[in-house]
Amino acid sequence: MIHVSAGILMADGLILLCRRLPRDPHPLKWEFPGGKAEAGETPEEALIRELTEELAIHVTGVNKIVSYPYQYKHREIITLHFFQILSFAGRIQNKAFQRIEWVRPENLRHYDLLAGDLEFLAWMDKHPHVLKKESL
Ligand SMILES: Nc1nc2c([nH]c(=O)n2[C@H]2C[C@H](O)[C@@H](COP(=O)(O)OP(=O)(O)OP(=O)(O)O)O2)c(=O)[nH]1
Repeated sequence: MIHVSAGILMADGLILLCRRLPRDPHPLKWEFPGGKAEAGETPEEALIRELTEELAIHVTGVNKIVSYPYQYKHREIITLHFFQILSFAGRIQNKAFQRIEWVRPENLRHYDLLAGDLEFLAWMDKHPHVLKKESL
């Protein structure tokens, strides 16, 4: 089973979105920072490693939000795990993306997000108080 962790970073009420590189799978799609867990890693450990690789920050506090399975066409089924990042050390730097952008939550739907993230947006609409707005 493939586990993928995605991190929700909020600052001043905005959420960080990241755009995949043109040469990556799902080129130029927007996503939350994160990625696949390696063998022996928990989803939380994978999240911490990926955010160091992608954004040069060291995550020190997370809150698990929701997990669900998703399957891209002709690909193995994955389990997506969404976490809110509550605290981190360092300054966010783009190490892995075409670009990154801080987005108002109500505008997330206007970005060309990975298909696997659309259920998360729907879930957040139904659970509007789950994200801690001024956590960072
Ligand atoms: N990082 C991230 N991945 C997501 C999100 N939503 C979503 O469906 N995914 C999927 C896309 C990919 O299938 C997988 C993340 O894989 P990855 O970024 O570690 O690796 P990749 O697809 O670039 O490379 P590969 O190993 O498939 O060749 O999870 C998201 O919000 N963030």
